[in-house]
Amino acid sequence: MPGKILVIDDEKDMLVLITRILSGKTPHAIDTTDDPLRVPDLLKKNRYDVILTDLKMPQLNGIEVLEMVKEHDASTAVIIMTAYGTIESAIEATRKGAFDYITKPFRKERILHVVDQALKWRHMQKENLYLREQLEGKPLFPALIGNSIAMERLKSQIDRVAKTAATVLITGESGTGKELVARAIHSHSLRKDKAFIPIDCSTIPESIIESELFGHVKGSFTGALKDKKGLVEEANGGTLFLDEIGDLNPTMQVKLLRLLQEGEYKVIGSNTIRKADIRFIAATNQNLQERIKKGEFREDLFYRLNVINLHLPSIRQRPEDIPILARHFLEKYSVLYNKNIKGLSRNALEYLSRREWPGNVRELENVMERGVIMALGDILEVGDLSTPDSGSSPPSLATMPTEDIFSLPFKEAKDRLMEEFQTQYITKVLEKHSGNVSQAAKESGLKRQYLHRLIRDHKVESKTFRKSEPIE
Ligand SMILES: Nc1ncnc2c1ncn2[C@@H]1O[C@H](COP(=O)(O)OP(=O)(O)OP(=O)(O)O)[C@@H](O)[C@H]1O
Repeated sequence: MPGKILVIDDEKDMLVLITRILSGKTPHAIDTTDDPLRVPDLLKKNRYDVILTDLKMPQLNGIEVLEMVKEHDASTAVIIMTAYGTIESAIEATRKGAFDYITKPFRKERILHVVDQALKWRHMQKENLYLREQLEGKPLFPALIGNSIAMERLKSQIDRVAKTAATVLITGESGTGKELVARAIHSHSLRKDKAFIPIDCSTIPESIIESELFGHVKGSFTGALKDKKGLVEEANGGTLFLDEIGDLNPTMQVKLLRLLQEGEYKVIGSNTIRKADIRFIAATNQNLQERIKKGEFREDLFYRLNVINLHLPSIRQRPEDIPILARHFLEKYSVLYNKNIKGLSRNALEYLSRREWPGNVRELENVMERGVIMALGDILEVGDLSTPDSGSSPPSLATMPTEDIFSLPFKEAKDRLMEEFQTQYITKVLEKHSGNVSQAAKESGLKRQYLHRLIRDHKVESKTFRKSEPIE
């Protein structure tokens, strides 16, 4: 069973010897260090399955290393290496949670056996943790907020897809979380300890995208002043996320196809064929089938990318997630901006649920961020959230597309404008008077009963504008 292993010993010869023994048949990923003080940093950057540590080292002893590791991740197996003279301490270490100990000088078979056992134990720990998390209902993908049926289905798809090596095409409207999902797939895959490299094909100019992806050698074109490593090389062993894949130019489509099919590519200015071991995830908000029909996107590339398709629902398709998303962003930005905001008022929540979200979660996040910045009290109110161009109110007369209006029959155009005007007028005046119909009627010079009728006819909820108690 292959694993990620760290060997710590202040004697460099010992590190070489153990690495050689462990690099036999099983392809472990092995890190070594002769300085135990580097352990905290290494633990931050890597997830080790097994750590072999010497017991007696000048900077830090093996028991201290053990405690550090266990505090970081209790399911990492720690094996203590010790000379006969200190065997008592090694036994003590196993009481403190070490997996086992090995006495020096050791036989090759003994090391291989203990490491193998430790990896199996670690594997079981991970499986148990996974099952426990599922049983306890702990979210599998904590970064992906939403518990609507659509989101739950998506999370279960991600979970199944993550463990495979298959190429994934993520589709969905802008701001639905495509990059977030790509990251979730990577972080639940076997490549999670390797790099996740995103590249946005729509923002990188055509002239440099090849060099960005594949790199170049010095002097291969004007301006290539030194060798440049490409993102493909950086992603080797890990995941490459190709965002807005529909914008990739035809020449690059061919080169990408070769990389996908054969795992091969060439650095600009070099004739050597290089190999890459990469998991590909692509995303688009375009209809690629349409682009194929127009001859703008290669069909063979589409089929290579679309091995598994994950389609992300828009907010329209999961409005029940709006409250949980809003609360999530409220907490996030309250912490970020050092504000003590306890929750949203009922009106604010109604407002968020009522308005349209063409920019999906990204737009909701922006509105909440702005709201947190603007809020004066400890409860977020409607007034903190609405922006002049937010979709909450009907389009203003000034911004209505005139061609549309003038292409309608006169009466219909007049009715439409009248309808827009009345809804907008009522909304504004009620907003100004916090939903108090008598005061709003007085200011607008209308009879209270008439204003009531207009409110009913135009389906404006006057109570939405009332200052109310927080709901959380
Ligand atoms: N389900 C979600 N839970 C929490 N945050 C989310 C969710 N979906 C999206 N977001 C947030 O919304 C923002 C936009 O998400 P992301 O960039 O992944 O969208 P996208 O679909 O890739 O957008 P685009 O197509 O415009 O590139 C990010 O800040 C992301 O963290």
